Amino acid sequence: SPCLALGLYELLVALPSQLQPHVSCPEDNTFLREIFGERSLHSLMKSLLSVHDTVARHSYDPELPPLPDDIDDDEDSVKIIRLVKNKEPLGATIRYDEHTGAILVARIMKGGAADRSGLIHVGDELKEVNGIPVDDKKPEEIIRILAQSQGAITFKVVPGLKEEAPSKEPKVFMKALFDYDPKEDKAIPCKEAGLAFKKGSILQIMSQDDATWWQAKHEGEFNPRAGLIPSKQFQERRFALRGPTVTLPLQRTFTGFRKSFRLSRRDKKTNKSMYESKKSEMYDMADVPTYEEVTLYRRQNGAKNRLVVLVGPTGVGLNELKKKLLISDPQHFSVTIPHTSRAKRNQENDGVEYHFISKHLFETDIHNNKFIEYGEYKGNYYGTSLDSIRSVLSKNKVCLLDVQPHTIKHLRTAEFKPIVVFVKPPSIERLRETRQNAKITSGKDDKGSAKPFMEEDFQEMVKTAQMMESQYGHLFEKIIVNDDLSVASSELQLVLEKVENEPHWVPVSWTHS
Ligand SMILES: Nc1ncnc2c1ncn2[C@@H]1O[C@H](COP(=O)(O)OP(=O)(O)OP(=O)(O)O)[C@@H](O)[C@H]1O
Repeated sequence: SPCLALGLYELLVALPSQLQPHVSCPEDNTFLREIFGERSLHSLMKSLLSVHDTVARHSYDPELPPLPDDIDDDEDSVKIIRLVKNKEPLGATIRYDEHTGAILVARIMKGGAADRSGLIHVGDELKEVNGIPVDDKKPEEIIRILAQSQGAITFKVVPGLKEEAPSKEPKVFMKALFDYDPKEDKAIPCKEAGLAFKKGSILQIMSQDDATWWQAKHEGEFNPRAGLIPSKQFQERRFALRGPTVTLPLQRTFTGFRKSFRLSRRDKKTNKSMYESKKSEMYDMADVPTYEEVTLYRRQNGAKNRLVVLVGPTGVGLNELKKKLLISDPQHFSVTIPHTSRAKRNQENDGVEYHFISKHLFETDIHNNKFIEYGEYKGNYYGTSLDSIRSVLSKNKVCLLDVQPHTIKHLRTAEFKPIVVFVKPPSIERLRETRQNAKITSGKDDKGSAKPFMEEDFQEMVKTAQMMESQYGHLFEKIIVNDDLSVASSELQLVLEKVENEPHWVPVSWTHS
């Protein structure tokens, strides 16, 4: 306390006279006298103690000047604010309001001096700066006054009506589509200010004022200070410079239709895929995975179900998982009925196993983009139409669809709002153990070609899964490892229940129709 400090000082001053003559050695006595009598020690002590007092009295806080006595009644909402400005800019912008002629605070930079003070808000009307009225000044002149001021600046403001103005700014959330570690980033101006995140993280974007470095924080995390992240444009540019990381041979391993087409995938002799997707599987460089603006979406009762898209390497067990769901609740889950141009067999019914259509009509439908996927096998077309998905959804059922991963982007529309689940194989060791009785099964159209998995099938499955994940991983909402089938199946069921009942982050474009 100040009193204590004063007391200490007095004690020090009095010390030399207190030294007792009976101190045995006279030299020591003289020495101590000199030390305590030293003027510089006194002044040092005095200033030290005065600093102590200042701190104790909190007198380093900005002090409000006394309010003028001549305030009108209608001026009682005026606020006098004193900020101490050093070299750092104030972190606020002003604008001239054309209607009222007022000078208003237009923007407060996140974490800047004005923001940290908590005293100035967007929408406040600026009346005076350092006692100079601003009503007759242009914003440029005011900025000049501010730039020239150092130390304490006094503002007279009329607080804006909407005190909560900043929170009224639309909140922007982005889903990160890549992993980011500022420590590894050579370009970031300050690594300590960076914000690390993982693919799939939801980030609240606090500022996009800078074209290169945005300010963001993790959604739902209480942390008032935003961190720097690369802006979308900057990340896209960097990604483009890095060049395509995707190797084309990978595409071959993706080919072949899944059994939703009731086709086998491999030629027994050559072990090559027998069908090539007709849609381009080229990696689309426009889809650089950076950020995607998202918003919380909760399916309303009675609204259409979201499309469930399953992807995974062939043989991983998509069919098996679909079957389990269909059996568990046939009223709730359903699958699409594919189209084919092949002739109907006796025991088949149109619209049950397939929609049977002519080759000509099939080609017309291809031309009109009616198929989300299609292919040719032994001179016949097979395909899944968009309408077959719509038909399931219109019955208020959950549509389970397995597609090749390059198809996902065509399904990501407000209409389907797909939830994309990647089914991943377990380790090779676990594949060997769990798939001992499994067969690379084939459909009715390719009679009796089921064969046990070979070591190379496992290897290819694992390799393909890795490539799918690295190329399309940013589109997967959920990854399920199909080790034990019933575990994987209940996990999938749980995910789908959550999608139906809980809010999820979806692209903003899906929510405004
Ligand atoms: N978790 C599992 N444990 C053991 N066997 C499994 C498991 N999952 C699937 N299988 C078996 O593996 C084989 C292939 O499964 P399934 O036909 O479901 O794969 P798929 O992903 O649909 O393949 P396709 O590419 O043919 O569509 C089947 O014999 C199936 O019973």
